[in-house]
Amino acid sequence: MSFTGRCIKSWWRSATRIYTQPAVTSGRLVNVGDKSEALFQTRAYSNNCYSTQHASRKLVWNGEEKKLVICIEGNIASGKTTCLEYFSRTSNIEVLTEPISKWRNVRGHNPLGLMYQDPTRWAMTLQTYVQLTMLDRHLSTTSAPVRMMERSIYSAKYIFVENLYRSGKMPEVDFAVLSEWFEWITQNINLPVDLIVYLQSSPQICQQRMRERCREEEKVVPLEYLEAIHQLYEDWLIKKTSFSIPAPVLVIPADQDLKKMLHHYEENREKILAARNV
Ligand SMILES: Nc1ncnc2c1ncn2[C@@H]1O[C@H](COP(=O)(O)OP(=O)(O)O)[C@@H](O)[C@H]1O
Ligand SMILES: Nc1ccn([C@H]2C[C@H](O)[C@@H](COP(=O)(O)O)O2)c(=O)n1
Repeated sequence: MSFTGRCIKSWWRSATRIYTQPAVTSGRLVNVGDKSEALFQTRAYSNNCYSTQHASRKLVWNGEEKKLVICIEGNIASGKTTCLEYFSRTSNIEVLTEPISKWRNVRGHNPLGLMYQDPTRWAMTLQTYVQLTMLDRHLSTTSAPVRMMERSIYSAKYIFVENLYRSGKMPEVDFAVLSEWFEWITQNINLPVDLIVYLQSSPQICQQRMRERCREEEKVVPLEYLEAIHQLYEDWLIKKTSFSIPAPVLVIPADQDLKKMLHHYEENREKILAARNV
């Protein structure tokens, strides 16, 4: 169901519950009574999509039960979709792939293609839309107790936006605006992740697989781009020297052939599904 659809559906339920939720004593704090809180209350009244956790001052999705959220991370063509496809055959696991069809077609426009053609002009356009659609993925409701997502709002910012900015392809003002959006979202909306599964692959293997997959927009992607993305992932999830990591990390080497990879997934199934014990 779409974001808007869910908002409408939860209207009555939210309207009656919104100020009866018990206070929660955990979570990150922001200033009580600041502008953000005022905005929350206004939003709660006007949309009835969110309610406020009083102590944490974060927006939480109303009525959602606690689910296990696992994000599959890795370079372009490292095998994330294939991994998700494998786990989608397990009952109780719902998989959410990246909304790439949206990135390739928003009302008849192709921001992914435009970005690869002229990043300085279009990177901001694509990454703004990626941020919105990933937020929608994080907030989507599922019936299954385990949700596996392809990437996250975190890697969109820490890997892709960061790479575009560092490589001089994104103007500083675009980076600043996207960073402000990202910080507001992550400081004010509860986006829990329980486990990150990092498919660690060499850029050369990714290039090979990307060429075989033959996605039209990616024909212009050089090896150096995949190397830069790889380095950012390694700094973030292996060396842990760049940005905060929202969950424990399980690393699965991903250069091997498909048969061996499926075997690795099976070997790690227990660890993945007991995400909190990793
Ligand atoms: N272990 C593997 N060995 C060889 N080819 C693979 C392997 N895993 C995936 N592929 C192929 O590589 C391409 C990219 O895989 P995909 O799962 O779409 O990657 P991602 O979702 O990370 O971009 C696809 O054509 C897929 O069939
Ligand atoms: N924040 C992002 C996320 C993805 N992309 C690009 C990279 C690929 O060309 C494509 C999808 O990635 P894949 O799932 O195949 O690894 O989208 C981006 O530019 N920015």
